[in-house]
Amino acid sequence: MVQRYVMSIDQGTTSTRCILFDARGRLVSVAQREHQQHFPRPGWVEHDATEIWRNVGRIVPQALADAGVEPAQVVGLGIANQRETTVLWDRHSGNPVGRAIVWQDTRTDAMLEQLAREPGADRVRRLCGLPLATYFSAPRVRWMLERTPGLRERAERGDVLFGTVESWLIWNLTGGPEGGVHVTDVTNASRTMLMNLRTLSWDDELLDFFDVPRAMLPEIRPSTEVYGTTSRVVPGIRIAAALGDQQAALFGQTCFAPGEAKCTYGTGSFLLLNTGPTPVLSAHGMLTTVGFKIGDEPAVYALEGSIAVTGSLVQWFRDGLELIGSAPEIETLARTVEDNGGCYIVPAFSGLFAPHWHSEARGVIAGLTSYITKGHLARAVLEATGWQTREVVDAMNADSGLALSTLKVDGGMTADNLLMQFVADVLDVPVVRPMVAETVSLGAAYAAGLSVGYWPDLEGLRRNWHRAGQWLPTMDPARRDSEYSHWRQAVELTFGWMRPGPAAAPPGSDLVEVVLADHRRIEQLFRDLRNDEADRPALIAELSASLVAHATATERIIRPDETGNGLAGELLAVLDSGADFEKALVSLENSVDAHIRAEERGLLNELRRTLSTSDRTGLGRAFVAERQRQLDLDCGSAAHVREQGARLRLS
Ligand SMILES: Nc1ncnc2c1ncn2[C@@H]1O[C@H](COP(=O)(O)OP(=O)(O)O)[C@@H](O)[C@H]1O
Ligand SMILES: O=P(O)(O)OC[C@H](O)CO
Repeated sequence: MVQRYVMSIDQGTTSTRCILFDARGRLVSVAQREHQQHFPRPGWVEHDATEIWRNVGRIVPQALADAGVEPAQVVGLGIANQRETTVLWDRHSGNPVGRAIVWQDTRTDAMLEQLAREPGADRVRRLCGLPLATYFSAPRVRWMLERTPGLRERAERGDVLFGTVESWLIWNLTGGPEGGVHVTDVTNASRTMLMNLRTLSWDDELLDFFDVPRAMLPEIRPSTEVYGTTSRVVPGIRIAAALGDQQAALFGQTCFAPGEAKCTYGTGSFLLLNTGPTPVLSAHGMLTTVGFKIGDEPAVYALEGSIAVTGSLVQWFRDGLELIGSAPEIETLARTVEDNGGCYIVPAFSGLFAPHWHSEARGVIAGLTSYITKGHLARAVLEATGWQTREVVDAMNADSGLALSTLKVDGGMTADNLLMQFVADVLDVPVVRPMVAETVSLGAAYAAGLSVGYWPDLEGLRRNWHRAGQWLPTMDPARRDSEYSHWRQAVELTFGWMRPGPAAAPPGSDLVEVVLADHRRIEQLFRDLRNDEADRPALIAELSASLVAHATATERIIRPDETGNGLAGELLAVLDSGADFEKALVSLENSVDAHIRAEERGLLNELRRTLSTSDRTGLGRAFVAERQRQLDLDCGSAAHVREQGARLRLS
């Protein structure tokens, strides 16, 4: 009998892989090619979409030839791809418009700051599940349309097309200018900021907000479906699935049920938790995203903690600092010392992603003394990945109300035993790795195989999952806590670097002045609310957001152990605004007033006395950044206040 295989293409940030799998999910052949990373300016990261397409043209025939497999033996192709990376191309020539702008690129930072102040900004996250951040595609499309003369008109006519990389590849594989199919799958579409998470279609309000013409967008389709048949590279293969690479890894790790999670350690690292058929909005900096959608079945959603820089920090250590010759050498070098020697590296190269979402942050090496050697730096590089995972897991646990009990891992960095042990240690849970480390490719193959009936159901796929490695926590809890608190201190140093004190910090970044300005604004809001002609709902929304953002920033930046008066109950009574609204408002105002007076007499005088000017400036920036982060998270909504409950304190 003729053997049949499934093919996957994993188009990643650094390379593209084509893998053939057999019916038991075993790897039959692999072909891979790296593509060039372009860094034309600080914070800018670009790829040449034509180079990526050319690489696909080489690795697909090579994977077939290496395995001695004919195209007719391939039942289907599944594509997984780096997400959010934005390609614009001419429908008639097939040529890309400039280079693709990569997910790590921060050039849209200033534009986003501007957009955050525009009407409708507060609705974006509820519609698409994502915060306004440089990470996603829509701001990049707008950036390109604004900066290339005549491009908007061509896009409006449908002469210029937009796609993330899977769209670009599917369009090319199915004929390009000669009848190429212009589609995307729901998981990739959920990373653009243009798709409504609930309807799974392009959303007019979001298109308006980002000023992106509908004519340039691909059609949104399920993750498993035959989109078309290849007519180029190797003709005659059905393209049967597409998924963003992190969703593909979720699928490859067989996290099919709610509550199942995985973390993929590559260029960046991405923790995804399956939350089932309803989107869950995060109150702790996680993204809400589509996990997968099998044919006509309802979509399965996920919460995601995205970390921008993990493996790429190792690459920087290798290529930028030239302290090692290859990535695995980082482990050898790190083992030359006992510990980090007091040194921490926070790699905010693209700002900080989850759970912080500080686009303006930039990296730091903290705790340097003359004792530090390159061995300590190597440890700090690996530990940065561990601590960033810990921050994301803490946030995920807080969102889901459950404590993660094991972490399934995959990706290139899981080859590093020292790192995997450190991750188990700082999370205090076992870390397990499956037999097939190429989980992204496997997930894409699983989806394609399901789509064409090569595999009958999810249960069969589950049986293919076998554990190959496990790391159990051994770290002393007291050490874990003290190291974590040093890490968090180092993280705070990165905040506000590119934007010292956003506009909301008059008259400077001094912590005391920032807090006082907040108090005056809050008092003014109460006064405005007494005016009969005021726009009450808008003022209440601003008051609630200001109070919660201020209270949370106070707790996180100034007084972590504070036990003060609960704010949530009184605030909720105002937000619910029933018949007793006036009474509730007076009661809230009295409490807030008492807090303000006490704080200005006590805490603020103490801060003036005890902190140096530079400490006050540093903390002031951190306070403003944390407050902004809370505002971006829609912290004043009744749902958030209810969820925070007793944790929300005023003094
Ligand atoms: N032994 C190792 N220790 C630490 N990092 C490693 C090791 N091997 C590879 N890496 C890192 O893992 C990344 C590659 O993983 P991979 O899963 O192929 O990434 P991607 O899919 O994002 O291209 C690189 O950034 C590399 O620096
Ligand atoms: O290509 P990777 O593995 O670095 O993954 C990139 C992510 O999809 C970015 O969101």
